[in-house]
Amino acid sequence: MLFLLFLHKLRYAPQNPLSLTSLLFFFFLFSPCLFLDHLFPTSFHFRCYCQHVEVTHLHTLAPIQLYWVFFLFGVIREFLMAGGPFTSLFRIYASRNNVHSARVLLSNQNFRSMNQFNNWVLEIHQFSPSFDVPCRQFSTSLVDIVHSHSTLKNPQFSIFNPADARPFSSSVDDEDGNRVKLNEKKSLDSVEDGVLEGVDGNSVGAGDANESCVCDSMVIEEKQTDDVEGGNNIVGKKNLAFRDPVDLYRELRTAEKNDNLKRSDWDTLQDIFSCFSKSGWAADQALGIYIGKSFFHTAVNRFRNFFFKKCSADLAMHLVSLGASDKAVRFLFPIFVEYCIEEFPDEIKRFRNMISSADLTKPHTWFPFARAMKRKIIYHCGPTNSGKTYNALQKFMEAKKGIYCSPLRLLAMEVFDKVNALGVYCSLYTGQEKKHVPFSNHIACTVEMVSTEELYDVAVIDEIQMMADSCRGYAWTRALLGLKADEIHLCGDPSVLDIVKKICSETGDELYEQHYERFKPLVVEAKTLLGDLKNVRSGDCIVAFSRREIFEVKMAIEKQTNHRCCVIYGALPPETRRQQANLFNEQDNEYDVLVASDAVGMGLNLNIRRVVFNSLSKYNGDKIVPVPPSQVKQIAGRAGRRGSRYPDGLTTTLQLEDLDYLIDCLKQPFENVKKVGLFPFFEQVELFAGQLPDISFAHLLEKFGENCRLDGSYFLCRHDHIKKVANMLEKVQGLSLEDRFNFCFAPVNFRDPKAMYHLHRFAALYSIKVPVSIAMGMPKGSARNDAELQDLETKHQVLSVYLWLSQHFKKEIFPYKKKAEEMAIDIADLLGQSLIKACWKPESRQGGNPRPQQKEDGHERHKGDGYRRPNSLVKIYEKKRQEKELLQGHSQKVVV
Ligand SMILES: Nc1ncnc2c1ncn2[C@@H]1O[C@H](COP(=O)(O)OP(=O)(O)OP(=O)(O)O)[C@@H](O)[C@H]1O
Repeated sequence: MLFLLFLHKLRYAPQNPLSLTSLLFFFFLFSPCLFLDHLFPTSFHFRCYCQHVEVTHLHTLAPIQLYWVFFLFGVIREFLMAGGPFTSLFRIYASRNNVHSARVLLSNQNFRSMNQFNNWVLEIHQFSPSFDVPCRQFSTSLVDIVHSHSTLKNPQFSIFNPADARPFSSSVDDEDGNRVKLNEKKSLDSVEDGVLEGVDGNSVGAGDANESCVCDSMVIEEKQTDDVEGGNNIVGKKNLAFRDPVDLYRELRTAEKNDNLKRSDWDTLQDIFSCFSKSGWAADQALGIYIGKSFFHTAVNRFRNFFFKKCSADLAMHLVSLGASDKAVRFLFPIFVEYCIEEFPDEIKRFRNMISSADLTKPHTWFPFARAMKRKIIYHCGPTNSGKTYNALQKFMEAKKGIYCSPLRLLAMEVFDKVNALGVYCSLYTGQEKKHVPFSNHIACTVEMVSTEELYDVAVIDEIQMMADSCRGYAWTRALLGLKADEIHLCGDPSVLDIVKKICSETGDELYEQHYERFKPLVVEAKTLLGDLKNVRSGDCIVAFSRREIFEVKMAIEKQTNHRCCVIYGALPPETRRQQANLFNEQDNEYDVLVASDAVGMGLNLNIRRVVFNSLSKYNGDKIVPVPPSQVKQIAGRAGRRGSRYPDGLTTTLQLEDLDYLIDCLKQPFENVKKVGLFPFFEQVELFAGQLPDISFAHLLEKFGENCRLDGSYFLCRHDHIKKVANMLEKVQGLSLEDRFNFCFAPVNFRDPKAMYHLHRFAALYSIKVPVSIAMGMPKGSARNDAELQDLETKHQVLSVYLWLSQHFKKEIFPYKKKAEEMAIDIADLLGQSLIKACWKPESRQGGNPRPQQKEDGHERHKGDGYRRPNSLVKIYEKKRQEKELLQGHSQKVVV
C-alpha cells in the first residue's frame, strides 16, 4: 500500500524532492544492501553475467527516486513472490539529474531460463510503464553460470563484464554500401530467446586453428570399450547436457588424467575442437570475456590440450554423441570460458584495456559543452536545386555570429565571396588558408576545420548526407555533435534524416524539419544523343567519370562541332574550377559546353541547360562499377537553376542503352542511411597507442580499426589512404605520434608518386627541425601536352600540402607559406590557360586508372575519331539483374 502511495506520488509529482526523513529512512534500510555486493559472492557473479538493464528517458526522475522504486519494488516483490527476505540489489548509474542505466547486481531469483529473466524484466516494465526499461537479452549458457558459486574463488572474475560488450567495428561500408572486411564484426547483442546466436551463427572466417598442436598425453585405446556406452552413461549423457558447466570445468581441473577412449572417439573430439576453433560464433562470444580474435585460436588450442589430458569418458561420450556440430561448440563454450578466466588473466586484462581505450561508443558524450546547450536543429531536406542552402544562408547572414561548414574548399570560397559582397563581413577558414576579414563575426569554412570550441548563434552544415561518406563522414558527424550553436541548419537530401533524428534524441536537441521540392522538375530527354557527340548543344554539361574520358570527350566535341569546352574535374585547384565555371557561365564567349567529372555535383553555381551522361559507370579504385543512384541524382540535378539562363533542367545520356539506368536512378527514392561515419581524435589514438607501445603507426591504426567499439548508428571511416601515408613515413625517425597523425591527414593524392615524394621530404625535414623548403621550381608557362598539364596539377597539389602543413604545424618550421600561396595562385592560373587550349590526347597517371589499351577496362573504340567510351557496364549490370530475377523466378516455381 505504502509502495503504491509512493508510486502515485512519484507519478504525479515527479519533481518533488524527497524529504530528509525519507532519505534517512532510505539510507538506514538500504546501506546494508550496499555491503551485500561485496559480502556475497553471488553479486560478483551476477555482475559478471547479468545483463545491463538500460533505463532511458528518465529526465523527470531524480536518481534517488529511482533508487526508491527499484528498492521498494525489490523488497515487496521478493516478499510476495519468493516469500523470503529481499536480496535484490540494483545499481543505478546516474548523473545529478538523469538516470542513464540501472543494473541488477543481486537477486534471489533463480532464473532457470532466459525467458524467466526476460519475464522478470518485463514485469518491471509493466510495473512502471513510464520508465521505459528495455532489457538486453543474454545467453542461456551464461545464465547457468550465474548460479554457480565456485568460480568466485577466482579473483579475476571481477575484472571483466561481458554485459558491457558492444559490437566491434572491424568492418566498414565502402562508398557503394558493400561491406569492407577489416575483421569479422559481430554484435554480441543478437541473442534470441535464450539461445546465444552469432550474427550468422556459422563458423565464419575464424581462420585455421593450429592443427599441429598435439596433445602429448592423449591415450588412444584400440580395444573396444563396450561398457562405455552402457545404460548408465546414457543417463549420464542426458544429465551432462543440464550440468552446470562450472562444475564440469572444476571436475576437469581436478581430474588426474583422462579416461581411455576408442581412437574413433578421439578423432571425433579432434573434429569437435577443430570446429570450435573455426567457429565464428565462439570467437564472437569469446570477445565478451575479452579473449581477442587473434588470441582465440591459441586459447582454444591450449583448452584442447587441457581437455584431452583430463576428460572423463562421460564427458567425451556426450560430446561424441553431439558430433562436430554447433551443439557441441555451444556445450563446450561455457567450459572454455571458465578455463580462459583461470588460465589467461593477463591476456584478458590486456585485451580489455585495449578495448576500453578504443571505445568509440556514445560519441554524443564527447562534447559536454554542446550537450550543456539546448540546441535547435533545422533540417532543410530536399533534392538539389530546391533552395535549401539559400534559406539556411539567409539565417546565417541574419545571425550576430555564424559559421557555414562546407563540403568543399570551393564552396566555402563561394559563400565567403557571396556573403562579403552582400555586406556581411565574413572570414574564410580552410585547411590551406585563413583569410581573416577585420570585424567579421561570420566564418565560411570547410567542415573539417570547424571549431567546436567557439560559440555561435547560427551554424549551417551543408550537404549533411555526407555524414555517411565512407572516408570523410566523420567530419560531418563531429560538426553535428560538437558545434556549440543555438541554431544549427542542416542542408541535404533526406537520406540521413532518420539517423539525425536518432542522434538528436540522444543529444537532447530539438529537431525541426523543413521539406523542399525542386523549383522546376527535372525532365529526362528520351531521345538521348544517340551515341553521337555532334548532337551536343550550347549549355550542355557532358559528365564523364575519369580524367581520360573528359579530355577525350572534349577533343571529340571540339573536333566534330563548333562548340568549345570548359573542363572541371577533381584534380584541378578550386581557383581553376571557378575560372572554368565562370568561362562557361558567361554568355559572350564561345565556351558554351562543359565537360566535367562528378566534381560538378557539388558547390558550383553553373548555368547548365542539360546534363548528359557520357557513361554511367566509373572506376572506383578497384574495378569499374555502375555509378550509384544517389550520385546520378545529385549530378543530374545540376541542370536548370532558379534565376539562371536555364531555369528548366533536362538530363539524358549519350547512349540510348544507358537511358533506362538513368531513369531508374532518378525514380529511386533516397536511400535511408543506417550508419554515419566516425573517426577517433588524436587523444583517443594516443590512449590506444599506450596499450600497444611497440608497433608502427600504420599497424596501430589497423589494430584500432579491428578493436574499436561502436554504437549501431556509426561506422569507422575508411582510413586506407591514411595508412598508406603512415607506411610511407614509417622510416622517418623523430616524428612524435601526434606529428604522424597530423601528417597522415595532409590532403595528398597517394596515387601521385611525386606528391608523395614531396610529402616525405617535408616530413623528413620537419623531423630534424630544419625549416621546410618548397624546393620546387615554377613552371615556365602553360602546358603544351598532357604530361605538362599533369605536372602542373601535381605541383599545385604539393603546394596545397605545404600550405596545409603550415596551418597545422608551427609556422617557424614552414616559413615559406606566403611564397607557396603565390606559387599556387600562379599555377592555378597556368592550369586555366592550359585547359583553354588543351587539345591533346590524355595520358594515364602512373598507378592511376587502368589504361585504355588494357582489355579488361572495358573500353571500346568509337567511330574512328580516337575517342573511346566505356562499354555500357550498366547494360551488363542490367543483364545480370535480369538473369538473377529469372533464376529467382525459376527457383520460386520449383518451390511452388
Ligand atoms: N528564395 C529565393 N530567391 C532567389 N533565389 C533563390 C531562392 N531560393 C533559391 N534560390 C536560388 O536557386 C538556386 C538553388 O538554390 P540552392 O543552392 O539553395 O539550392 P539547394 O537545394 O541548396 O541545391 P544544392 O543542393 O544543389 O546546393 C541558387 O542559385 C539560389 O540562389
